[in-house]
Amino acid sequence: MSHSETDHPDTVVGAAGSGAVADPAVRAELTRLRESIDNIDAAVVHMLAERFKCTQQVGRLKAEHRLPPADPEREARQIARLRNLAENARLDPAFAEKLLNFIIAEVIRHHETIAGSGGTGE
Ligand SMILES: O=C(O)C(=O)C[C@]1(C(=O)O)C=C[C@@H](O)C=C1
Repeated sequence: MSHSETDHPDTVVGAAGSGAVADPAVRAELTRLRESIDNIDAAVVHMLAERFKCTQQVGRLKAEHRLPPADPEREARQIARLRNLAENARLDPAFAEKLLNFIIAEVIRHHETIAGSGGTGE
């Protein structure tokens, strides 16, 4: 796709639906909010990276001791806890549950890979 003048963020023409914001105060507010969103997204990435470092160690431990990759009882406790935290934080508990399940599914996939490689994770 080629870049025309109407694609430029400062362009006034065709603001609706183009992503362009004409009002400087609105643009400043949008930029301020987006900077916070970028910081939060960075924090999420760093927190997830730390979480996966922990779960990789759990995966090695489980593989070494011939434990199953998944622990549904632990997951049920985590989901109940996270739904409660979400409610208190005014976050949709169903979304919190979906997110946790998404992450755990990836962790279990990693655990299976580690177990399949002889428990070393190498
Ligand atoms: O706690 C464990 O046993 C893990 O393997 C970690 C974890 C998780 O990511 O929180 C992943 C898989 C299990 O089913 C439960 C929890």
